[in-house]
Amino acid sequence: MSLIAYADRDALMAALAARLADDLRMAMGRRDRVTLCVPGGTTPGPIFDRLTETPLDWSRVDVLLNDERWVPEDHERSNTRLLRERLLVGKAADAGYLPLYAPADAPEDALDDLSGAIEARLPLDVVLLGMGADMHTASLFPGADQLDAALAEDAPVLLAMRAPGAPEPRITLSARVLNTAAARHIVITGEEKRAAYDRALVLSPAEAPVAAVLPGATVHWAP
Ligand SMILES: O=C1O[C@H](COP(=O)(O)O)[C@@H](O)[C@H](O)[C@H]1O
Repeated sequence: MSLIAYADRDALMAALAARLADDLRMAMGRRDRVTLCVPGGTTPGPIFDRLTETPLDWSRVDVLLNDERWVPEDHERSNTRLLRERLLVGKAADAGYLPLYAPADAPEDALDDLSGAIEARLPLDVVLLGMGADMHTASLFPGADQLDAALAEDAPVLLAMRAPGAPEPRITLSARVLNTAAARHIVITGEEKRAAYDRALVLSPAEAPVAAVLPGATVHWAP
């Protein structure tokens, strides 16, 4: 993996949005329809804002999340809500969307239905991931109940996940599926996450789940 350190967050967000757009254009040279798999949480909003202003044949792009919190789509913690408000608008309004949420009581109730549409689109083309200061990425949390299964070489496409650090049940793509993309990027900001990333470099994926997606990925960091 390689790490690009930017002078500030603005520079990171602008450069990474441009890089993702380039990766999507490259992928469109190989396939008719391409996928862009993105994180939720607090970090990627400014990247999404820039992508929505980027000229691209968005009608050939299908967007999906790395993971989702099992809350209704209008909930303030919904990653789907973030996508609908910040990415699937503007020039990107023509993009398709592959859901990671359905209105069911628990993620287990919807796993099969949601997995089918994603399985049909593998390998993924462009993946952007975030990372928490606890070294989780997507919803692959240290100590999570299904972490071993999500890190396995033969992991399913999607898993339900519950973790001590996560206030609600989650659904997440497995590391195997996240790693199918030819273009993979990880965005991290701040000194606390930079220290966590440095720790993850010498830990196993079971201890630091982000380590499972580092090989072959480009890490983009700004203070
Ligand atoms: O819960 C989540 O956390 C990570 C990191 O989020 P951030 O707020 O620290 O940027 C995010 O990548 C993931 O998609 C999200 O569900």
